Amino acid sequence: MQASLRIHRGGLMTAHTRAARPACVRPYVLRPQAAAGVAVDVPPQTLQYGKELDSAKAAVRLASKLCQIVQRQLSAEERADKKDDSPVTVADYGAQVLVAWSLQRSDPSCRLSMVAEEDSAELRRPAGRSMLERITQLVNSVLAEAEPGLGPAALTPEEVLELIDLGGSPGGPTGRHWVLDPIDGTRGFVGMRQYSVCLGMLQDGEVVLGVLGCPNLPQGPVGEEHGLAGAAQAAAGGADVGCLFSAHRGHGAYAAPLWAEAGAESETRIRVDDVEEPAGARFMESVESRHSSHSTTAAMARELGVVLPPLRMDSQVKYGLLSRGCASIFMRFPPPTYKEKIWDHAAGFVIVEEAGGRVTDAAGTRLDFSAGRFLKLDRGIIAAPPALHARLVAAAAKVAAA
Ligand SMILES: Nc1ncnc2c1ncn2[C@@H]1O[C@H](COP(=O)(O)O)[C@@H](O)[C@H]1OP(=O)(O)O
Ligand SMILES: [Mg+2]
Ligand SMILES: [Mg+2]
Ligand SMILES: [Mg+2]
Repeated sequence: MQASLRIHRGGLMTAHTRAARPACVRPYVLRPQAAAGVAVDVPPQTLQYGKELDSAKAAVRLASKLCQIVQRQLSAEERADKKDDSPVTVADYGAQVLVAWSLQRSDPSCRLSMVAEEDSAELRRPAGRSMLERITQLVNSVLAEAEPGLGPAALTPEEVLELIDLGGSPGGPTGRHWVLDPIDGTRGFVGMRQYSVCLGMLQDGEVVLGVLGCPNLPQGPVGEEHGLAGAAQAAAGGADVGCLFSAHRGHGAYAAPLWAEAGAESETRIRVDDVEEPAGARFMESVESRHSSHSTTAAMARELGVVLPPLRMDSQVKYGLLSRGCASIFMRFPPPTYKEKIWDHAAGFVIVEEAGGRVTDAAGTRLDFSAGRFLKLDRGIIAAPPALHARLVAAAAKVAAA
């Protein structure tokens, strides 16, 4: 226990005195190891950010475990409403703590720069004390299971607060910044539907790594029932539920079982379904119409000639499904006053691009993650394989002009 605390504190203290992080130039070899009888489609290759990718996957797996435990025992007092009326649960905070802890431990010599959704303000108030204690207990129980050497009380409540606040980086166009949404789709999480743990890495303004942990997502075909009753389907689905999507810029996108032992997972290379004809395309959108206008996407579908009904899913699982060809289009049209955050798209963006798709705003401009914590967007987001994407951007212009 003490050793882990010293590493953590040492890492934080050293970091305050260090200048910009040196670029990582260590070559690293990805070693896919097939589970018995499972073919893998990943050639050994040298990855510039291979060590960081492994750390990101381990962090997302750890956080996903905490989320799964909490969703199974979710109760009303473990949920608070934020000023923007979106919910936050002990799992949002706990997942942010575990990702920060895990990434910081994998590189204790530099202070982590992380752009993450949650901050500790509510938990530092007297009214937040019991929630803080519950988060600390949860985080420690997941750590004790994953790392028995740490003992039962690896982190104190004060350390939990410090780890949450590592997520307060402004991001920006230079250097390295991790980008985290500890639970994307908290409404889906609370509603026992889909959600995802989303971690990206920005290097000099470009998203170079992305990992999505999707605890309730089946590894096989996905239908509407998985969007609306994801947790129940997951509980019934056993070992075939739980997906980990990942991508390294320039090296493709991959899917793996989420709950595989580290080093034993079988990764499969994934590609978008490059359908060109709208009649064969299925589009995805939010379950929540207050997050994305269902009437705008319906108008887009009519304009383009999409005939299949939408597949409604919470969170960035939609980017994962697009990347593995389960649907061909993802559209998101939030209310005009809503400002999109980089953590809601960074991981999914690089995974879709590496799977051969395009992710832009409604005017066709590629998303830019270099401008701080927010994205500047024209109307909304359109993600699809290239041919269909071009037609969608044209349709968006017509719908806007109508
Ligand atoms: N009022 C809102 N309008 C649009 N998006 C919102 C709003 N409130 C929260 N969100 C965010 O929308 C995303 C979920 O979209 P979807 O409906 O497709 O799952 C999440 O990032 C969610 O944040 P959070 O990360 O807190 O869940
Ligand atoms: Mg939120
Ligand atoms: Mg989110
Ligand atoms: Mg969130």
